[in-house]
Amino acid sequence: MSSQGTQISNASFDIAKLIDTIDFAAKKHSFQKRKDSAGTPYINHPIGVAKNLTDAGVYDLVTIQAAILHDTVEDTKTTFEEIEQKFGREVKNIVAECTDDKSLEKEERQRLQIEHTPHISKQAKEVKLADKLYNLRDIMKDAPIGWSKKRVQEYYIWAKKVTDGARGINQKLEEQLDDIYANGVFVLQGEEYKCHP
Ligand SMILES: Nc1nc2c(ncn2[C@@H]2O[C@H](COP(=O)(O)OP(=O)(O)O)[C@@H](OP(=O)(O)OP(=O)(O)O)[C@H]2O)c(=O)[nH]1
Ligand SMILES: [Mn+2]
Repeated sequence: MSSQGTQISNASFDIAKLIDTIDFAAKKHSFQKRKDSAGTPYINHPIGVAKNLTDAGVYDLVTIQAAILHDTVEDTKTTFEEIEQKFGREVKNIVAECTDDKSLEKEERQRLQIEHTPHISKQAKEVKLADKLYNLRDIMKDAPIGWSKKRVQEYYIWAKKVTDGARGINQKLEEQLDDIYANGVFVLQGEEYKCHP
């Protein structure tokens, strides 16, 4: 086969893997919706997290696959074994680094994210930054139903503590997050508030 043929074949293989990953996540999240008033399909979130990464220059396939799968174990019946068997150990490890233990109390889960993030892999840090970026923007567009001003602002304060532990690996993601922490606003019942008081 010509060298061009080999390149096309490698690219085709990567595209097939990517589509397989999106298909898997879409099926796993198919009964879930986001917490916004529009009832957005949940899969919009993992796809958007992956897009935050490619927009920031991250094209590593394993990282993109992990971004697409990052909430499957935490929020659906998917197991780490299933992910490892289908997508390999590298993808599974990144997903595991981004998965909260939902059997713990929320405050403990939040504390552990702050504590663990500085020690996770570079790829997991990238997914974490892209995940928080997506969620922070989502709240600015349309906060989850029932969230008060205090709850939104506490989320931003906590998110900053988590993302501060993942600095130094992707300037573009950091800049977008810092802009939100400095200037972001959200609207609640017609009133505009600063995200990060
Ligand atoms: N902003 C926003 N978030 C929504 C929405 N629908 C679902 N979520 C998910 O809810 C989580 C944030 O809500 P919380 O109340 O703080 O967390 P919890 O569901 O884990 O208890 C995020 O989980 P996560 O992605 O695992 O991230 P993390 O916040 O745990 O890091 C986010 O993806 C929505 O409409 N807007
Ligand atoms: Mn997420």
